[in-house]
Amino acid sequence: MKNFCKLIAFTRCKADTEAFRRFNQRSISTAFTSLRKVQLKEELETSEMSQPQDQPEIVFVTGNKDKLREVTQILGEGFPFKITNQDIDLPEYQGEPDQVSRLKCQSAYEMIKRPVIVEDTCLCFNALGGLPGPYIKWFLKKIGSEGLFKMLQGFDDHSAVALASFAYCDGNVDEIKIFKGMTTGTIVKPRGSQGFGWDVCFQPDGYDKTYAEMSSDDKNEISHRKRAVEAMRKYFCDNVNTNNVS
Ligand SMILES: O=c1nc[nH]c2c1ncn2[C@H]1C[C@H](O)[C@@H](COP(=O)(O)OP(=O)(O)OP(=O)(O)O)O1
Ligand SMILES: [Mg+2]
Repeated sequence: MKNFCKLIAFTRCKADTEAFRRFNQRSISTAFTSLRKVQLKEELETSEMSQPQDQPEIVFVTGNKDKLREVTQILGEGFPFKITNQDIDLPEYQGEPDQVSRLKCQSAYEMIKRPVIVEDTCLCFNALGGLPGPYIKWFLKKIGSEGLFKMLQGFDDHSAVALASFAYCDGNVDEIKIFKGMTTGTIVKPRGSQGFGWDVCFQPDGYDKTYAEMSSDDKNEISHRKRAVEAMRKYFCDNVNTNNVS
């Protein structure tokens, strides 16, 4: 049986080689074009996050693949809209978390002109009156998770709040809806290898593991993002007539 399979594979390979030899330059380029079309179709299908096709669509605008992965995992099947993704690096605004999410959503809507959601994540240190908060991205980029831990060494209070704020715009930029989720915790010396961003130095209250020492399922059970997504799910399930969107 094994030899028979080998023979079939060899014959197919040989046949392919013969067929390939017969290609002239034009057939090769046609073959590449078809291949690219198939690839583009596959990319589109993956970006549609394999949800049913007949649902109205909301575009999640984020340039962060890890956020997208977590939101997809948390949403699972029970959401009345098809969520697609546009990978756009939106401006990083200044201000209070709600204001930052609102501005980000407005700018996403202006680019896409279709119903959109965005999410902004803050990591707020209580000893620093809530900073870095929405500026955590730059702190992380410049000093890393070890630096975040060291920043609090001069303080007794190492407590922090992880905050996710989703903002949804259905077309009316004066009526952007915000959905928030928070998880309280402590900033610790980096530990763990799962997750992303500052997961290594955030240990949620009631756990002896950092986010980065948890499986993604465990993080998704208790995370700031999970709580915000659940608030958003509740709003869409309770209030929105799916015929009005898209
Ligand atoms: O669950 C998380 N666990 C650890 N780190 C996290 C998490 N969620 C966001 N992060 C990081 C990514 C970025 O360094 C900063 C938030 O900045 P933020 O502007 O919201 O995200 P981003 O610019 O990466 O993506 P986006 O295109 O959606 O704005 O915290
Ligand atoms: Mg950002």
